[in-house]
Amino acid sequence: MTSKRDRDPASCHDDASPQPHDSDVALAAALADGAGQKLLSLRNRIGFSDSRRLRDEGDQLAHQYLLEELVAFRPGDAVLSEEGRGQTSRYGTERLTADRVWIIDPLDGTREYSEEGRDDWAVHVALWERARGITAAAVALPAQGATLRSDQAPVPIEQRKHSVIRIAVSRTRPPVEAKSAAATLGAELVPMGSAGAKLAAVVTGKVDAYVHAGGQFEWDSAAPVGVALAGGWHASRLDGSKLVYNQPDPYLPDLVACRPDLATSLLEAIRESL
Ligand SMILES: Nc1ncnc2c1ncn2[C@@H]1O[C@H](COP(=O)(O)O)[C@@H](OP(=O)(O)O)[C@H]1O
Ligand SMILES: [Mg+2]
Repeated sequence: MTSKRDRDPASCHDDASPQPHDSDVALAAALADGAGQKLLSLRNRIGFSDSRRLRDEGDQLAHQYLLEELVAFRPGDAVLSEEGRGQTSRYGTERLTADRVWIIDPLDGTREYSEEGRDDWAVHVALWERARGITAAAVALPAQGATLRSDQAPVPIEQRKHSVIRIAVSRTRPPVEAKSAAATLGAELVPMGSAGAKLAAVVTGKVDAYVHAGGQFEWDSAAPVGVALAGGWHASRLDGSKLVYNQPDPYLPDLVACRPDLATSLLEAIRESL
C-alpha cells in the first residue's frame, strides 16, 4: 500500500491537511484539528436531541479518522486509543514492544460534547517513544477554536496567578482529595468537563491547578500532560511520582497539574488528605 508519506503532497492535500513530512508534533496538531473539525460538523449536522447518538457517532468518527491518518502517515507506529479494538485497544500487545506509540483520545469530554453550548471537550493526540516518554503532543479544543502543542508554550508563567487559587476538577466526579486540598489552601474549585480542557485551563492561566483522582486511563492525560510538561508546568501522580505511559495496563487513575511554584504546597495539601 502506498503511504501518504510516499505521495506527492501537492497532489492530494489542501493547506489545512496533514502533510507527509510534517514533524511528529505538527502531525499531532494537524490530526487533532482535523478530528475536531469533523466533530464540530457532526454536532451541527445531527444536533443535540439524541445525545447518546451524538456521543457514539462522535467517538467513532474521530477514532476512525485518527486511525486512518496515523496508518497512512506513520505506518510503522503502534496506536493506543480509547475507542480502539484489537491492536489499538488497551488489550492490544503490539504497542508493548513498539518503539513509537500514538496515544489518542478521539473525544475527551464526551458528555460535554453532547450538551449544547458547552466547549469543554477536546481531541488528544500524543506520541510516546521508548526510553523517552511523551515526545510530541497536541490537544485540540475545537469549540474554543484553540489547539495546544508541546512545541508552543502559551503565555509566560508569571502572568498567571490568581489571588484565590483556582483548582479545576471534574464537574461530575470532583475528587475528595481536591476538596480537601482546596480547604487547606483556601482555594476554590472550578468544575469543568474533559481532562484536556482542564489541563488547557491550567496552561492558559484560567486556573492554577487540575486535580483528578478515582479513575482515568492513559489516553485521558497523555497529550495534555505532554503539553503541560513541555511548557514547564508541574504534572505528576497525586503522590508526586512520575506519570508513566504505555504500560501493560493503561489505567492511570490520578494526576495533579499546576504552576510549578504551586507544586510543593499543593502536593503537601493533597498528601494530608490521603
Ligand atoms: N473514575 C473514572 N474512571 C474512568 N475514567 C474517568 C473517571 N473519571 C473521569 N474519567 C475520564 O476522564 C475524562 C475526563 O473526565 P471528567 O470530565 O469527569 O473530568 C473523561 O474521558 P472521556 O470523556 O474520554 O470518557 C472520563 O471518562
Ligand atoms: Mg478521555
